[in-house]
Amino acid sequence: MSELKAMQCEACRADAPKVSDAELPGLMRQIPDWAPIVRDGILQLEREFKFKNFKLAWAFHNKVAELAESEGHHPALLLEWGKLTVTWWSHSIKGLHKNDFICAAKTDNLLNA
Ligand SMILES: C[C@H](O)[C@H](O)[C@H]1CNC2=NC(N)=NC(=O)C2=N1
Repeated sequence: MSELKAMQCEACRADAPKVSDAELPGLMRQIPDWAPIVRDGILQLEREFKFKNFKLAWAFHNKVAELAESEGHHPALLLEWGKLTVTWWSHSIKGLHKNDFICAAKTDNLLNA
């Protein structure tokens, strides 16, 4: 499988396929710092990023927001002092699509940008 971070999100329609139980472990191995969580009955990917202060967390928040706009896929972002919590899922299918794994991998990559 090609690297998630090198892939591009595709338009995610209501009839797009959710990631299957069989695909999940292989995809999770590529984003080991992310946790699969269930919130409001919806499977999501979540990671907390820690920073030394608010301004650094805020700057990373803005980078993730730029990524979201360029991919046309949007996360929940919780900005706090020294911390940004990023949560990816696909609203249209109320679950996880390949797009969410691509965006999680690209979010990780922003740390080195
Ligand atoms: C029309 C537009 O492409 C859609 O509403 C996109 C926008 N961003 C999105 N982001 C996420 N996370 N899930 C979606 O289903 C979604 N849909």
